[in-house]
Amino acid sequence: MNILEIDQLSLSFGGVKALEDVSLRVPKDTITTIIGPNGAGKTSLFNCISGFYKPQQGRITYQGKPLDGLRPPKRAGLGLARTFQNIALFRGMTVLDNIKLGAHVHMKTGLLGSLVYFGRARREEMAVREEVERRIIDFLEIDHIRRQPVANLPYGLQKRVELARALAMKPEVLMLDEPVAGMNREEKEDMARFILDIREEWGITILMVEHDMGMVMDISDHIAVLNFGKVIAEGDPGTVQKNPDVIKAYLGNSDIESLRRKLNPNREAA
Ligand SMILES: Nc1ncnc2c1ncn2[C@@H]1O[C@H](COP(=O)(O)OP(=O)(O)OP(=O)(O)O)[C@@H](O)[C@H]1O
Repeated sequence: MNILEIDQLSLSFGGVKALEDVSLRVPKDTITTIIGPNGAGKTSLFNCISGFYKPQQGRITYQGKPLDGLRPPKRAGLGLARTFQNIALFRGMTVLDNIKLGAHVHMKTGLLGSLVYFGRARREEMAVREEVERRIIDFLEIDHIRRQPVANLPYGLQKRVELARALAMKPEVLMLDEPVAGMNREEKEDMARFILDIREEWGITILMVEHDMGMVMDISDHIAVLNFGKVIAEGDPGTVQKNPDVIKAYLGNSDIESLRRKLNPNREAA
């Protein structure tokens, strides 16, 4: 079953076609990754799915229902959580407070809501939230830094806090925009393990944009390749890395040997 379906999506900025007739399936319980050279349209596609960009054409269906017209917070509330290419945390706030903000998408808001929603039900909800936050903090091994301001943390830990906040949104689909960009090898390995565990232990479908081919080929079940706003290949890692169109798309900014290594991490290890 596909938890997310994108059909014939097109998005232009003036004369620039960021996405052209893009169709993509995200099967439930998979790690699906979108790859492609710089400027291929990956972030634009993410922005259309999370509702920040409005495509001129096409349809996005989530759990069998169209997302048309829904604003980003509404989509997040339905279970589409997201992290960003550049860390988007409140740097002056503590780790715990940043994580608590993630749960906010599910809070009842507004005066009327607050008036009718109090007492036992609210206390019960708070207890559930605290339990979820505790579980996330334990899982991501960030208990020791939970009272620290985010700004003081090394980059790899900040990325982990961003992941924690997205998990606090209780997502069905977790969208990760370049989760290991700028990380050292150890941080990347930790993040790859967390992503695999989120799929396995938490039953959350992962949709990821990532440039690190080693990690992409290692952990993805399904890969879609974008180039100049179009999907040029789709399939499992083995199929995609042999596809001549994919090799050609990456040739623009690589020599053939480093390209082969990029697309085939096992060969690099050998
Ligand atoms: N807000 C915007 N206004 C104008 N043009 C945009 C905007 N967002 C994206 N574009 C253009 O759309 C195209 C696709 O950009 P996008 O950022 O989606 O690519 P990408 O694959 O995510 O690239 P990268 O790997 O470098 O992050 C590019 O030509 C980009 O300049």
